[in-house]
Amino acid sequence: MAKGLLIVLSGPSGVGKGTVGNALRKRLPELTYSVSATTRQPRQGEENGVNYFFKTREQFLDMIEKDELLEYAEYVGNYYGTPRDFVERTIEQGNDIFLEIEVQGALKVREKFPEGIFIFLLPPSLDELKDRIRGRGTETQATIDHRMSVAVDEMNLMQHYDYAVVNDEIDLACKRIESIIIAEHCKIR
Ligand SMILES: Nc1ncnc2c1ncn2[C@@H]1O[C@H](COP(=O)(O)OP(=O)(O)OP(=O)(O)O)[C@@H](O)[C@H]1O
Ligand SMILES: Nc1nc2c(ncn2[C@@H]2O[C@H](COP(=O)(O)O)[C@@H](O)[C@H]2O)c(=O)[nH]1
Repeated sequence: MAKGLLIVLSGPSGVGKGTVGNALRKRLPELTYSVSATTRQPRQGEENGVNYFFKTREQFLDMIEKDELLEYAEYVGNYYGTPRDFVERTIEQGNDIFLEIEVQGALKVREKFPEGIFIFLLPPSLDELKDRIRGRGTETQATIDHRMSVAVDEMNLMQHYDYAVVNDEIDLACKRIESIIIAEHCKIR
C-alpha cells in the first residue's frame, strides 16, 4: 500500500496557519490533522485533545524523555511538540497527515521526513502580520513584540521550504494549498 503524504504548514505567528488549517478541514475532510502537545495555557474556548494536548512542563519533559515526540520546540516561553506515534501510524495506513507547526519544528521534521511537503505561509506584509496578532486579542503587548521579533528571523528560513503561499485571502490561500496537495498526489515518485 502507498504511504500517505506528510504535509507541514508553517510560518510566523499570526500569519493565519490556524485559520487556513480550519478552512482546509472543511474543504479537505479526508486529511488527518495532527494535534500537538503544549505547555502553554489554554485560550478561551480551546479544548484539551482538540486544539492541543495541554501538558505541564514535567509531563512534556517526560514525553521528550520517552521519545514520544517527532519534533518539539521551545517557542516564546513554552514547549510545543508533535506526538510521533499518531503521525507515523497515519502515514503507514496510507492516509495524509497535516501538521501546523512553527518554523524550527518544521525544519526538524524535514530532517526526519525529507519526502514531506513543506509549505511556508506568508503574510501580505509585516504590518499586516502585526495587525493580525494584535487583532486576535490573545496576546499581551510583550508577547506580540516577542512573536514579531521571532517572525523576522523565521521569514529568513523560507528558502528551506518547498512552497510559499501568501495568505492574503483565506479562500485563495486554501485553494493554493489544495492545488499543491493535488499536484503532489499526481507526482511520479
Ligand atoms: N487572510 C486573512 N485575512 C485577514 N485576517 C486573517 C487572515 N487569516 C487569518 N486572519 C486573522 O489573523 C489572526 C491570526 O490568525 P491565526 O490565529 O490563524 O494565526 P496563526 O498563524 O495560527 O497564529 P499562531 O502561530 O500564533 O497560532 C486571526 O485573528 C485571524 O482571524
Ligand atoms: N514546533 C512546533 N510548533 C507548534 C506545534 N504546535 C503548534 N505549534 C506552533 O507554535 C506557535 C504558537 O502557537 P499558539 O497556539 O501558542 O499561537 C504557532 O506557530 C504554532 O503553529 C508543534 O507541535 N510543534
